[in-house]
Amino acid sequence: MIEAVGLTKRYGDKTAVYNLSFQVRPGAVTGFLGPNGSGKSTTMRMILGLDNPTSGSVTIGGYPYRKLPNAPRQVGALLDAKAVHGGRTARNHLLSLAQLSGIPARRVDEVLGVVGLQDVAKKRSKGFSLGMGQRLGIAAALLGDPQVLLFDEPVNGLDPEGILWVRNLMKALAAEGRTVFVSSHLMSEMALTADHLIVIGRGQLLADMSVKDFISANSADFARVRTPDTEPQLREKLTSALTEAGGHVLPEQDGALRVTGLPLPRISDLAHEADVRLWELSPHQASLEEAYMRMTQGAVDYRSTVDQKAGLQQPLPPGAQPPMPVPGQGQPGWYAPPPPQQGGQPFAPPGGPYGGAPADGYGAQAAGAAPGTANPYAQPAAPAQPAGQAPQAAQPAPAPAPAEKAPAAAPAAPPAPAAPPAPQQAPATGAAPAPAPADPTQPEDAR
Ligand SMILES: Nc1ncnc2c1ncn2[C@@H]1O[C@H](COP(=O)(O)OP(=O)(O)OP(=O)(O)O)[C@@H](O)[C@H]1O
Repeated sequence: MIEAVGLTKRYGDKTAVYNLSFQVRPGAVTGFLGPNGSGKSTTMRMILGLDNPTSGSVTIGGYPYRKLPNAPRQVGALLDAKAVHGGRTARNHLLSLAQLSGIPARRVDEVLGVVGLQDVAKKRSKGFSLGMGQRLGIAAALLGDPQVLLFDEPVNGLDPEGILWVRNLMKALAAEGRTVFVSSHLMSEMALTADHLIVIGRGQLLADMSVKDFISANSADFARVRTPDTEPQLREKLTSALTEAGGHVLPEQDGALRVTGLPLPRISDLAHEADVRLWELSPHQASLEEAYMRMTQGAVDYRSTVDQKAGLQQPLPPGAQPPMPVPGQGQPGWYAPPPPQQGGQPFAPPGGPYGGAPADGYGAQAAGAAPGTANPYAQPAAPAQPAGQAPQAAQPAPAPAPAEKAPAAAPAAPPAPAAPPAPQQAPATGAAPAPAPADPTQPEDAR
């Protein structure tokens, strides 16, 4: 079990993690969610003894990582897939890690088979695609056959087949009774992978609950209502009637209306009373991704000036204060569910125009495992990369070994943001947010 108590990390006047307390239990996949810069990697580095907490503590099986007996056999981690000596072959990279930790060489071939890299085991990792690099990092994490595993964004750069493989791998590892702690930006992915969720925003705990509880606590019902496209005045008329009756109405991109706060029969009656014909009246539930976005929207450090989330938020009544996040419960659900974007995809998934996942063509396969070794995580072999096709863009090769095996070589942290904290509320127009007053989601000392 991993246990954090009052974990706080400050870099100068920047508070990266503030007073985090949580437990990550064995036998389950625990998703660690938060927007960019929310403190996930910092927390993982503290768990692995790569950073010292400013205050508070974190232990694995009751010990701080650095005091853990035979740590590489007990804890495996993927923090930064690029932390590989690019001049080394995949096999030699793993072999050097194995030798440092007294792990037999045959285990290297086992894990190469588990992650599906056996065919490129003798290739230098600097020619690896992002997805291949992720697989190599996962292989390194599995080397010591550890009971506790930490993965920082393990699906980064993986194609859909690779994502499915990682999902099944995490579940299989947890089913064996291991502690599996996985960070991600993607609620949708975590909903499919994790049993339990820890959500942070600006270094603070927003939620610590089972996926099931998260769904029931955060999924909001809404109705989609559509009036005849040919008569826009009916849409206006219905909007007024629904608003007067206490409903909250948001336009959807296809011309329909998203209504919250009124049951479907009432919407139907109001439309009838207003003499408005309906082409659609259907019940819906906001997706988990939407719930997560609502929970963390006040804690986003980096926001596009054309923000998809702008317009998702109801304006506060005059004089009202934005709600404080309640540790363990998340931010009160005071926002209306956001309207989906075109094509029914509320928020761009990876592989979309801004997050394309390269098809790396490397599937894990049991065939590569050493004789006599069962390979519970392997997936059927994926089609090989076409002959003659150059590997994906080479990775830079900064560090000589994965950070989890060499605490002295902590992966470089992203630079501290220069911008002021994002405001709690984005303007409905989608314009760039104006500088905000003191942010209540920030720790007192970080405002
Ligand atoms: N070494 C450091 N020096 C100064 N600031 C740091 C350092 N490491 C992290 N930070 C800052 O601490 C905050 C948390 O960063 P961290 O990398 O832990 O977030 P994250 O949730 O992992 O983000 P991402 O999802 O983008 O990787 C950020 O504002 C970051 O800029």
